[in-house]
Amino acid sequence: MNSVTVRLQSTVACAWRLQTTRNSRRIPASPLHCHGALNTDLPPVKTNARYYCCRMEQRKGLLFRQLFESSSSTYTYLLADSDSKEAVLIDPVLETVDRDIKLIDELGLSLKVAVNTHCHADHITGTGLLKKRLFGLKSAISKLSGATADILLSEGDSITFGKHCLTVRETPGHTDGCVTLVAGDQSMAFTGDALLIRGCGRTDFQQGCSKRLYESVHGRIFTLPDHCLIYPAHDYKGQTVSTVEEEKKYNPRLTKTLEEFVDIMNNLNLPKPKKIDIAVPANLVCGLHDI
Ligand SMILES: N[C@@H](CCC(=O)N[C@@H](CSS)C(=O)NCC(=O)O)C(=O)O
Repeated sequence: MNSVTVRLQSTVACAWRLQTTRNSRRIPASPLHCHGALNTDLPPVKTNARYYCCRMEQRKGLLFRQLFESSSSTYTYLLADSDSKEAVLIDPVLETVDRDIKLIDELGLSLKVAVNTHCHADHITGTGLLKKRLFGLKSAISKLSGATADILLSEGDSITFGKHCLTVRETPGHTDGCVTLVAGDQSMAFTGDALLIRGCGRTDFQQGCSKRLYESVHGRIFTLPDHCLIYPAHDYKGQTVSTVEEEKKYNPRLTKTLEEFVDIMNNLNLPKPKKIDIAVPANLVCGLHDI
């Protein structure tokens, strides 16, 4: 099969993927592009449509920053389209709002959406304060979280920024409203507290359920491509990123059977997060409670 044939097949595959997402909600209204046009400057593509889209996306420019808040060991992720400058911030933390706004300003970005992967129990989200300081910013969280926000997300929704997008996969178990945000080309997944690197979110408070968490991770995250990068909401050991393949092989909890997993989760005996009693009520109202 020659390279032109492969490229045409890839383009058809991209067009098909666009059709399948046509009926799902896209937020905001800007169109989701899958870079269907052929670019004859590219070297021959030897892989499938998904790799083709990924390569095109990288070349078209996705700005990406992993940011850390040390008191809660939380990762905040900034993603932006380098051409349009539209940006999305995932899991901002109250304590690091100044840092995040400075970076957004320095990079000349326009922050469209601040999205929380769930109603966090260990820190107060920065979303509410960011909304007060950045005109036009919209907050987003899962509808199933029970929290208030401008955008209530459901399975299959897409958050678009320029030509890029994040698609919502509901991954309950740590809480009812946990979602994983998957990049349009499935090269990256922001798993919140559902899947941590060599770990997972605890299931002993809020609406925690270890069986649901196991099913979410196996059914909605481990079904992503092996090369998909895993970016969690926390890490307590200095790790920054993993892949689906690595977690399927080496995650000490999720490589076990469901029964073994439930037993592990029932015996974690972790102390309660120190801020849980202020963080949960605050995060149910976008972090604006009492500030
Ligand atoms: N010590 C921290 C809380 C640590 C903690 O419980 N982390 C959660 C995610 S934040 S609710 C978790 O699920 N951990 C899983 C694990 O195996 O560690 C604090 O006091 O805030």
